[in-house]
Amino acid sequence: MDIADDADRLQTLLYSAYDSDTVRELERPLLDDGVPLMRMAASAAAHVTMTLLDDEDLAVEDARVTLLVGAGDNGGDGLYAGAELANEGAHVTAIAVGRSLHEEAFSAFVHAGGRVLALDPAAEIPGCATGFSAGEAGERLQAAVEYAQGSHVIIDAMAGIGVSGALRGIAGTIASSLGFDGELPDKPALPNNEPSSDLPLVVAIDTPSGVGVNDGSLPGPYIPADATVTFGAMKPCAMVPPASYACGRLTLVDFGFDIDDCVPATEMTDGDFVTDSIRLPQLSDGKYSRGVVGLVTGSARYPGAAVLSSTAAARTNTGMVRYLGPQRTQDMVLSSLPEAVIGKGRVQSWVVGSGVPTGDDEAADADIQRETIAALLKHYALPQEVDSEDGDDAKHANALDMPPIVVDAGALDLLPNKVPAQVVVTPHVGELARMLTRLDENEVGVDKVRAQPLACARKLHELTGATVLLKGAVTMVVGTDGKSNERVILSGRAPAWMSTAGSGDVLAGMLGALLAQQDDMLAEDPALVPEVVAAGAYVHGLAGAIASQSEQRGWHRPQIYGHSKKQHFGEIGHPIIASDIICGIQPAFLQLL
Ligand SMILES: NC(=O)C1=CN([C@@H]2O[C@H](COP(=O)(O)OP(=O)(O)OC[C@H]3O[C@@H](n4cnc5c(N)ncnc54)[C@H](O)[C@@H]3O)[C@@H](O)[C@H]2O)[C@@H](O)CC1
Ligand SMILES: Nc1ncnc2c1ncn2[C@@H]1O[C@H](COP(=O)(O)OP(=O)(O)O)[C@@H](O)[C@H]1O
Repeated sequence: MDIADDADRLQTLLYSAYDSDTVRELERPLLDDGVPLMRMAASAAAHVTMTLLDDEDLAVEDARVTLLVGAGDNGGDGLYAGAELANEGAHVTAIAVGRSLHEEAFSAFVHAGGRVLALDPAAEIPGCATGFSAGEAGERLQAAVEYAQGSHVIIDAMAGIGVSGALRGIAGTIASSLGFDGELPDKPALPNNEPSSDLPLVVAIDTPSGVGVNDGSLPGPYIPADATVTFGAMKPCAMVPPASYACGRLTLVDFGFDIDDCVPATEMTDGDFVTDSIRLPQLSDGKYSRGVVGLVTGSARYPGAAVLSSTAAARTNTGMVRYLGPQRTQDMVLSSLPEAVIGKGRVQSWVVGSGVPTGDDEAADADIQRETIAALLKHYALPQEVDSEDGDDAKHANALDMPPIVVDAGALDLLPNKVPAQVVVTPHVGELARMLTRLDENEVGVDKVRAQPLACARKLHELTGATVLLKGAVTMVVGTDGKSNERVILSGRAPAWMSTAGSGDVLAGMLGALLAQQDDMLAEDPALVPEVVAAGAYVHGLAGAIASQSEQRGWHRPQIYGHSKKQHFGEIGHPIIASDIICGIQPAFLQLL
């Protein structure tokens, strides 16, 4: 297909991920037509490896390459890639972690001069010793790990989309010896996903072996990659943390999949997507039609959040901000934002809870903000047993007619059990763990949410019906597509400098503003809520990137193999405070519009 005619499809491929079943369906017609996908995949992987070697000033003829190879097609890709590297003069040794190897790829590899070491005594691999003792098996495993550690490059082709659960057996032991077991490496967030200069460099074939391909989890042992070469389309693990952090730089090999009728499992926001959520002012506009945001934020205990959330809302393209709170926070809001209007009135969206004590806080009992929020949230409660499509029930209809509301921080424990989709909850991992524990009646720890953030965000959406925005370096939004299906949209624009006190208060205000300016559109189609909310996370991230002058971000789009220019090394930037993010909002709009 011609790239110029194919630009939209490529753009979709760069920002969408498809689950493994969908990828298998997409590759089927091509395989039936005899397209040599495995050879194409392997050739790209070999080329990416050579580019990495070149970046390290290592001649391919001097390179020691360890291939970790499984028995499936992922191993086949690895062996063909190893054969290409061996043909270029590299010293390539394949460590077979399974009992067999992809037959044709194995013979191509051996033909090119590659060597094979089998680790499983029960392996049946032509020319390889088998039936060795348990003691020798242990020695071979130890030797394989040492050999891999001493190589220049490890190509990880143990398992790709065919993995089931955590890596077990020899593959699991190799991965935990060379990599990590379920937890993330502790390393600084650098711009542009620069590969570490530590050797060996790791190139993952299709996916790092052992990551949760469809949910981005880290169920057990895996080896973090410096580069992942992925085939046909991205799988969710290339986008969804924590697995996405284990992929390093992504290269996508375009096989020409026909994705027209395919629903992505996850989508990533980009600047173009975001502009659809920004309402441009119209000639006929007045302040009310541009959107009024009502905020019940800040408290006697945490007054600063009132200023941050209301100022951020006011700066995010809205007509007016109304603020409700105790005298002290009112005074503070007015002195920073004289444009704010104090007291009740009509609003097109609400923002509640930022800087308000939680129920566990000793300041909670007497807190007037909690009382106001609790009374407001009662209007959003749906009857528990009624299907949310049923419009007959008066309470149900009333809840559906309420304006969109952002429920943050101290208001999260006041959320009714069942709410409509225009209720947007914005927990961080700790808050999500507490919400799930309360609603699911099972203890859910923060570690579980860290290991399986998407699954946990999905669970909260499923339990409550709310649109869930889970904050982090990659912010995840789980909502509805309006046809009773789930929609997952991610934003990976934020630099890690944004993990600073008050940054979430700024986000809550910005979300309220974007929801208020789109209230007509959202009333017609509540399925747009996740889009607007993900756009809010993106603008927040972009504002922080501008404020910190940082090119670091939570996610980098892949390079399309054969089409992309070499990436440049960006700036790490500098620390910021939450108020700086607010200063970045105007330049962010300038950049987007
Ligand atoms: N998507 C595409 O368009 C293409 C896919 N191809 C490759 O084919 C791969 C899929 O191949 P397969 O379906 O053969 O599957 P894989 O090769 O990804 O995985 C199966 C292998 O992993 C082992 N395994 C599975 N779960 C395990 C666990 N928990 N612990 C230890 N070992 C485990 C199995 O024993 C088997 O050896 C893709 O990832 C990709 O690399 C390419 O050949 C070309 C085209
Ligand atoms: N490592 C990170 N990289 C980028 N952004 C981050 C990171 N950690 C947190 N953030 C962002 O910073 C904000 C923090 O919000 P929150 O935890 O509610 O802080 P606070 O309650 O102090 O306002 C969120 O928008 C989150 O997405």
